[in-house]
Amino acid sequence: MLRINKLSKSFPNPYGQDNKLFEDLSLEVNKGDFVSIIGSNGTGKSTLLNIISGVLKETSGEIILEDTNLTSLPEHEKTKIISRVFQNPSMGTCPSMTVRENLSLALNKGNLLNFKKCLRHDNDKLEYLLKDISLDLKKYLDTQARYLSGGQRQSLSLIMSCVNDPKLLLLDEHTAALDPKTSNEIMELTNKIVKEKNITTLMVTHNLSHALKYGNRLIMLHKGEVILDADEEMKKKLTIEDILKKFEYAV
Ligand SMILES: Nc1ncnc2c1ncn2[C@@H]1O[C@H](COP(=O)(O)OP(=O)(O)OP(=O)(O)O)[C@@H](O)[C@H]1O
Repeated sequence: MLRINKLSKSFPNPYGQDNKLFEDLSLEVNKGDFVSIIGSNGTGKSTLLNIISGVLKETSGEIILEDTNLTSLPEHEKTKIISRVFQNPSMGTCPSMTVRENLSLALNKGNLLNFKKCLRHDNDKLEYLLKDISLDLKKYLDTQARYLSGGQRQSLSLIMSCVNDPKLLLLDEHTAALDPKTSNEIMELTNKIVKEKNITTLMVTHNLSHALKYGNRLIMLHKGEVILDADEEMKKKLTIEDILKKFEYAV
C-alpha cells in the first residue's frame, strides 16, 4: 500500500507569500492498484510524482510505501523500489547503448558488477522480455537506442523500468509525445506489464479516454486537492463528458 499522510508543499515566492500547492493532502492506494491521475495544467500532478520519487522534498507530511517510510529515504534508495517513465521517450534509455545493453543494464541494476559485465545478459532472458512486444523491438536488440522510434524507445523504457518488479511505478504523461496508434500500443503494453506483475501504479495523463479505459481507479486533482476519486465501479459509469464538466467547474 502507498500512504500519503497530510502532505504539504509550498514553493518560495520572492514577490510575496509562498505558493502553497498541497496542504494536508492525504491519499491511500492499495497494492496493485493502477490509478489514473488527471487535472488541469499546473494543478500539481507532476509535483506529486516528484515528491514521491524524491526529486522534490515535501514541506511537511509523510509518504509510506508498503513498510518503507519514503520521507526520510535518500533519492538513490528510492530508485531501488520506485520506477518512473517520463513523457520524453529519450529520458529512460541510454542513447549510445544498444537495446541489448540497455536491457542488460536494467536487469543487473543493484548488482555489484563492473560496468562491462553489467552490459551482458543471457540472450534467452532478453528475448523472453521482448516476446509478444509490439513495435518489433526484438529485431532491434543490437541497434543503439538513439535510432529507435519514439514508441519503440518508450516501450523499451517501460520494460526496463518494470524488469526488477518495482514496488511503485510512476508514469508521467508517458504517452503524450506519441502518435495516437503508438500511444494506444504503449498503453496496452503498460496495462499488460502492470497487471502481470501486480505493480502499484500512478499514471498522470491528459488523455481522458486512456484515464477511463485503463486502471481501476481515477483521481482528479485541482489546485492540489482531490476533487474526484472514482473506484472501479464508478469509473465504469463515468464518461468523457462527465469529466469535461468537472474540468469546467474546476476553475
Ligand atoms: N521546482 C519548482 N519551483 C517552483 N514552483 C514549482 C516547482 N515545481 C512546480 N512548481 C509549480 O507548481 C505548480 C504545479 O506544477 P506541476 O508541474 O506539478 O503541475 P501539473 O499538474 O503537472 O501541470 P501539467 O499538466 O501542465 O504538467 C505550478 O504552478 C508550478 O509552477
